[in-house]
Amino acid sequence: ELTPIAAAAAAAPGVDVAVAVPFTLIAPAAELVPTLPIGAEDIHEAESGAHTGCVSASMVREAGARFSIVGHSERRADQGETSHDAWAKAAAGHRAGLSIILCCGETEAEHNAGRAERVVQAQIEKSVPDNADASWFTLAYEPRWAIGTGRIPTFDQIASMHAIARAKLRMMIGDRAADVRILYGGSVTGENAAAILACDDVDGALVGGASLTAAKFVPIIEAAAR
Ligand SMILES: O=C(CO)COP(=O)(O)O
Repeated sequence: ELTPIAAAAAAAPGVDVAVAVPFTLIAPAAELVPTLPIGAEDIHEAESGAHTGCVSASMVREAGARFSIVGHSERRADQGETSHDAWAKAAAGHRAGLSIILCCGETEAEHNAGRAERVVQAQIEKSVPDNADASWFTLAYEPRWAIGTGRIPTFDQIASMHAIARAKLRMMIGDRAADVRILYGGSVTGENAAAILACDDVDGALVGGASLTAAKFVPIIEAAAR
């Protein structure tokens, strides 16, 4: 599936396309499609040391990864990863020369309780160090209840949450916040991508299920190119 995705990416020069894969697929994917940035879905926060079974930023980099996702909601839910851990991983990745996609987003219960705003603000506050000289990461807003469910927030809600995330970033890192790309993630498809990408403060998409086949992913690349 990666070869047609790489071809579509090459045909969309204004769009940054990248694919994160499981650790075991990084090296073969990077070899198969050298023009398409391949990334890791996670990295460990330590550069070295006794951490049996963990994979460091320099290890994925050596395998051919150019970026890593950190703080994904599934890592938070399954591995108990915190916002603080996510930043430790982001910083380790940055030191190793990886680009970073740092995820945040509220659960369904938090959404229903009207707490989405506060939860995301707190996640950003706990992740991004105050006054960090850090516009080198990409933020992904992924409401957990929209991941893999086919349900998405309204476009107004997406724009509003992105504006809130941007404002919080501005409080943490000042004017550098304007340089941080904020991606929306959660049930992005070829059908809804154009409308989501047109929302204010949405700079891209973090695509899960619809990235698994070229037939579903290429229309999203094309929507981003338009
Ligand atoms: O978690 C996601 C991307 O990291 C989103 O997944 P879906 O696009 O399948 O909802």
